[in-house]
Amino acid sequence: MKTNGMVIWLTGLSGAGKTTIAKTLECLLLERQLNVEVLDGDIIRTNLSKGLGYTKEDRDTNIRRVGFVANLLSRNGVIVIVATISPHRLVRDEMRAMMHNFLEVYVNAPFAICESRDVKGLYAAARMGEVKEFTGLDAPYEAPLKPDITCFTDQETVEESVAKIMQALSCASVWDDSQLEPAILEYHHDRRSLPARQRKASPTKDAAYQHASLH
Ligand SMILES: Nc1ncnc2c1ncn2[C@@H]1O[C@H](COP(=O)(O)OS(=O)(=O)O)[C@@H](OP(=O)(O)O)[C@H]1O
Ligand SMILES: Nc1ncnc2c1ncn2[C@@H]1O[C@H](COP(=O)(O)OP(=O)(O)O)[C@@H](O)[C@H]1O
Repeated sequence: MKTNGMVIWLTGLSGAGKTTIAKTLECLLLERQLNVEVLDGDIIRTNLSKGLGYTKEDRDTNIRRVGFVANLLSRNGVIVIVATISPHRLVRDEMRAMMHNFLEVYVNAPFAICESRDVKGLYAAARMGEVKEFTGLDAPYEAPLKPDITCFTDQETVEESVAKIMQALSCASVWDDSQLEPAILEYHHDRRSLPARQRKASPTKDAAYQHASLH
């Protein structure tokens, strides 16, 4: 299906849920035969950004590289899902400024929750001093001030978090909505009782849409 390209930029602490949301969202979009690519921090760092570390300078270089690729893909009609910590506000804002269609998604979970998840054992290693400059511990994370969407992953299911993003994409007409299955909007808590057409007809009532700054 032909789509308007865009960049969905997931930012948040390690373990906040970026990869989980990115992969789930990717599956939903692929099922609908949309052009989609995921640029995940862990994978990017094994090839495109191989050799970079976690100093402020290296992280910013990493993010600018990811942004460069995301921009190339999105301007050719691909829906790009970026999943990187991207801890620095100024660089995220720089990315927004250079993209045509950009949606900043704050994958928000408190540090303590991320540490308790410790998906890769990095928090424990960082506490023991084996991993240096760990985000949220001895390296900063600057939370977005006005994200387009916030996913509170300590309070929402993965499906609820992903549905917020799907709703914003739908409202932004990233695809031809006539081909969109109403069922994918059913997770959206506030408007669950409305038929899909009605939801589309009154997008300004949608919190995700109100925050969306797609242009
Ligand atoms: N010091 C330190 N701080 C944070 N994260 C670390 C660190 N060392 C390794 N890792 C692993 O690297 C992943 C983050 O890479 P990113 O490219 O997303 O980071 S950044 O945006 O450049 O800050 C991150 O992946 P996620 O846990 O998926 O976020 C970690 O697995
Ligand atoms: N709403 C949610 N969205 C995303 N992940 C969630 C959510 N609720 C719980 N989780 C869990 O949090 C963990 C997040 O890990 P991961 O996606 O690897 O984080 P990150 O990529 O940000 O490091 C997973 O175990 C996932 O199942």
